[in-house]
Amino acid sequence: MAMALRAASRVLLRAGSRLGRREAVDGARRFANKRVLVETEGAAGATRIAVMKFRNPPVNSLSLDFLTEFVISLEKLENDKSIRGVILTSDSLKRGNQTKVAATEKTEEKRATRDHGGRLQERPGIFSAGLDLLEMYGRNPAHYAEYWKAVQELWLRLYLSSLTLMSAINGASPAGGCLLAITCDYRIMADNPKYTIGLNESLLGIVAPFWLKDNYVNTIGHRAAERALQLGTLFPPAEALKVGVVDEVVPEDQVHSKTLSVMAKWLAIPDHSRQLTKTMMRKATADNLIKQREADIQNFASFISRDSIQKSLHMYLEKLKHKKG
Ligand SMILES: CCCCC/C=C\C/C=C\C=C\CC(=O)SCCNC(=O)CCNC(=O)[C@H](O)C(C)(C)COP(=O)(O)OP(=O)(O)OC[C@H]1O[C@@H](n2cnc3c(N)ncnc32)[C@H](O)[C@@H]1OP(=O)(O)O
Repeated sequence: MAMALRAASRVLLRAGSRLGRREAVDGARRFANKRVLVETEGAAGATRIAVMKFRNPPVNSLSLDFLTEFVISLEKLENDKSIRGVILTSDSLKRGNQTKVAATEKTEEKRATRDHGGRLQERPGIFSAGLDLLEMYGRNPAHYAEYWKAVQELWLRLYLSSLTLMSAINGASPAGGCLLAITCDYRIMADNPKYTIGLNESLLGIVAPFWLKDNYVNTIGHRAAERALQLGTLFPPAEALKVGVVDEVVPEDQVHSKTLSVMAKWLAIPDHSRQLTKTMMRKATADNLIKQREADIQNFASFISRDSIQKSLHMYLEKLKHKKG
């Protein structure tokens, strides 16, 4: 009887919610959009935490679709009163048998790495490659405006989230990838010198928006941010720790377990006092964007539409396409 009930409940859960698939797996629960997988841990009725795994092949770039799904998933977690903490991480794993499809093939599907069965795969070792360059190149101003609004929305939701947010940085994390991390309350990075993190916009010939700059200043201090932003520095783990972009560096296979144990410490603090403190620390920075959101959108759309900026992006994309290794 119990088995039949369990089977029936699995069938019902798998029938899907409005937002995506929902499954029951060994006491843990999960729901998934196409590009974000959310797994919750902990018993029903008790405090639970959620792990949001990015899976937007090939490099977890923040495309418009990804941003939309991310915000929907986050909102769902914010509305679930049993969830108090969320871990952001990449679903990208080291997998064997991958073949990189020829760079001459243009569509998003073809750009991705695939396994021998032809299924799309994440490239390994990438937390997020940041904003999707293809959303900012060769499109029209209306698209740029729509895209930027979605970028702002994600940042505001994360930066002001009442949840305890932690990032388990298991791969490269340039620009918008770093944005995701620095909105969190705590960052733990894998100790792999191939992974770097930072705001490298200046290397692409673009400029980080003021609110992201403010977030960076709040994280690493004014002088360090001034230098790192101008140089577009991407810090390997040890340097990221030294400058304060991340709070801890641990062996790669311990990133998840360490993040869980730090989360447990944070969740021991009463929510109301921690949340009020967080708001006190962050509200002014967020309000600065909220009061000039529309102007910031127009600024972005006209900046990114400039011929000189489009040319810089084109050159950067070509460089990426033709890079070795
Ligand atoms: C004055 C007014 C100011 C107002 C504000 C104005 C402007 C602000 C504007 C923008 C702010 C932007 C912030 C950003 O986030 S910009 C994005 C920055 N990201 C990067 O620089 C990362 C670039 N990527 C990499 O370094 C590597 O790809 C990476 C280390 C992530 C992975 O390396 P790997 O060798 O594994 O993989 P690749 O072969 O390089 O890449 C695979 C495939 O993916 C494409 N790609 C990579 N990154 C992106 C991306 N961010 N968006 C879209 N596509 C990406 C890459 O081109 C490859 O494609 P293909 O060759 O297979 O076709």
